[in-house]
Amino acid sequence: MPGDLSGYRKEIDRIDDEILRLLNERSKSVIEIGHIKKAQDAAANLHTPAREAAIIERLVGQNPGPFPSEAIRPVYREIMSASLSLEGPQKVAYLGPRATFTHMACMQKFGSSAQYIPVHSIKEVFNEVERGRANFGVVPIENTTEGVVNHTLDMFIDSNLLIYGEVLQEVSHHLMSKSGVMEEVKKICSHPQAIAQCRNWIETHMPHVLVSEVASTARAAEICQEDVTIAAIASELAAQLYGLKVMKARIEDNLNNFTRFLVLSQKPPQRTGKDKTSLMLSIKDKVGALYDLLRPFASNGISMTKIESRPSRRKAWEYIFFVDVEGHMEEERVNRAIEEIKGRCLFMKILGSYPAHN
Ligand SMILES: C=C(O[C@@H]1C=C(C(=O)O)C=C[C@H]1O)C(=O)O
Repeated sequence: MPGDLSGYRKEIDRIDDEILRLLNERSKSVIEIGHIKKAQDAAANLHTPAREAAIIERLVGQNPGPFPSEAIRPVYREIMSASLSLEGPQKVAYLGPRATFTHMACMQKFGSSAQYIPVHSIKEVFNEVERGRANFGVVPIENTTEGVVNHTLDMFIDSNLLIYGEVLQEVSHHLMSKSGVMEEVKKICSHPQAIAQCRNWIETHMPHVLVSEVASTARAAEICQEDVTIAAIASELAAQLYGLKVMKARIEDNLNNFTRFLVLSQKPPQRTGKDKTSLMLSIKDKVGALYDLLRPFASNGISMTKIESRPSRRKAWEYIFFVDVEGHMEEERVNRAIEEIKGRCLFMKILGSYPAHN
């Protein structure tokens, strides 16, 4: 009945007024905390992922419903992103272009109020953060199907930046167009990698449509804006940013495709109790040297979650190892293992202790 509707809408308006009042109240406290952080260290990172994760975890844990618990994270992600922007822009450099999975990983971590700086290469992301033009940088480090991003590993050899956090982003491709009408599509555009990842779907469902490679999935989305006969294979974010309609979601052949990204910063994050530590080290070329070198982790009860090797580029057959372990470098057992290992290798660099993705 219309009467009922207006009664509930009135109630919703009243609640929204209250939510808005509370959001402003909350913002005032965020501003105060920002002042305190800046008074302690003028160049402090205001963004504190550990605190943000704790807030979300606490709320999800006590949510009585019916508001869906999965929605708490994105809602709070935006509330915290917007509040933080009151303290000045949080500048985040990432491997562009816009609307790629790196951009999506950035949004997941920093929300839409951060100031994003898309750059053309992984090296430029490091540069922006090293020169202080960005507070944070976001780069891909490994993908479940493509493996490790060697270029990112190599950058750590000469850079003094620290790992501030990690983000896991699902790589999921969608078919989209301006009108959203499948029958109108005569051509599909995308980046060669995205096309390759959706090959089976295209051959099964649209075998007679022309497939054209372009420089990026974002470029494909841009082209679609002008022509309803062109569809793009791109991210959900691309559909949003370029005003396109998703005709078919998740058309990738392998549904378990994730990319892990690293957040870079000049400063370390706070310890959380659920952290991991990344190290880089090199050893003398000797049989059994790697085993001897890594033994202190096992003997101190620390589990190693990853090891990658790269040529050192300094001397033939000399390798650099990238190692991830569970725990924080300030923990006694981690510190002890690191000290023992330090004495056994040619060189070691701690790339950072940071909150493990949850
Ligand atoms: C307010 C703070 O600063 C930032 C804003 C937060 C928020 O809006 O709750 C949480 C963590 C920080 O990223 C804080 O550190 O508590």
